[in-house]
Amino acid sequence: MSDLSEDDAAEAFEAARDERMPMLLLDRVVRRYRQGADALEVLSGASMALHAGEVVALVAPSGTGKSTLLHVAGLLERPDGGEVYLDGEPTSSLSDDARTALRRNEVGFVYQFHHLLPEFSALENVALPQLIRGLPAPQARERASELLSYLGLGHRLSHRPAELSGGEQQRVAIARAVANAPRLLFADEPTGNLDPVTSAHVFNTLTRLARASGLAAVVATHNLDLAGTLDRRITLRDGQIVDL
Ligand SMILES: Nc1ncnc2c1ncn2[C@@H]1O[C@H](COP(=O)(O)OP(=O)(O)OP(=O)(O)O)[C@@H](O)[C@H]1O
Repeated sequence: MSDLSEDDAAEAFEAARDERMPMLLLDRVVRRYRQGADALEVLSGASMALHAGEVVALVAPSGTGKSTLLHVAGLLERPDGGEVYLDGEPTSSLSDDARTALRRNEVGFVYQFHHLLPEFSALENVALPQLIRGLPAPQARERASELLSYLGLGHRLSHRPAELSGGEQQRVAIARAVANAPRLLFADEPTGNLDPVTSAHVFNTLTRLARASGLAAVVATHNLDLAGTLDRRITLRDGQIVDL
């Protein structure tokens, strides 16, 4: 007879189940945009699984739906069909408020343009999402300082966005995206505005941070060399996700 009690066995079963369960699962997701009488179907049954710790490149031609996919996966947009599961839980039936709370706590976004607040310093920009979440100011500032130092910006804490280079601005935006310790990170052409050398530096910084944090990330990029450094590459073909 086993020494395992029923409770232990149930716990072990749950742990094993969680280990296999993707953090994010897209199941036959459909997304259409309506334009007058016409409907443009951008995602037509897109499916993918993303596990904790995976950093995936999304490489696809312009206009094929990369941003749309990241917005649906990141709970910014609702799909018109299919389901987005987070930790095995369906998200489509959640209220807008519940989705916003989930997104604020679990998801970080980085865009091609940094979208930093111009009147705030680098430190304040990174502290802000934590303050909004209710963290006391000294702790928020301390984490912001640690993150920025980790990203090589310890000497730029009090600079405003206009006083930073393009690569520095993007690194601040990356720090801000992970300030609340999200479990999912979506980056939409995060190096699209940068020169090749800065681009590689920012991209590598982003992936190093993602790996160190153990979060799962999808990075949309047109740069095949940079995409080649990630764990996996996916693309969009006829509205579906396929491995590259
Ligand atoms: N809000 C919208 N209303 C109508 N059509 C839209 C909307 N958003 C996107 N589209 C269309 O959906 C298609 C996919 O757009 P999306 O921005 O997802 O592509 P993308 O692959 O990210 O492109 P890029 O690489 O140029 O940024 C495009 O044809 C676009 O014109």
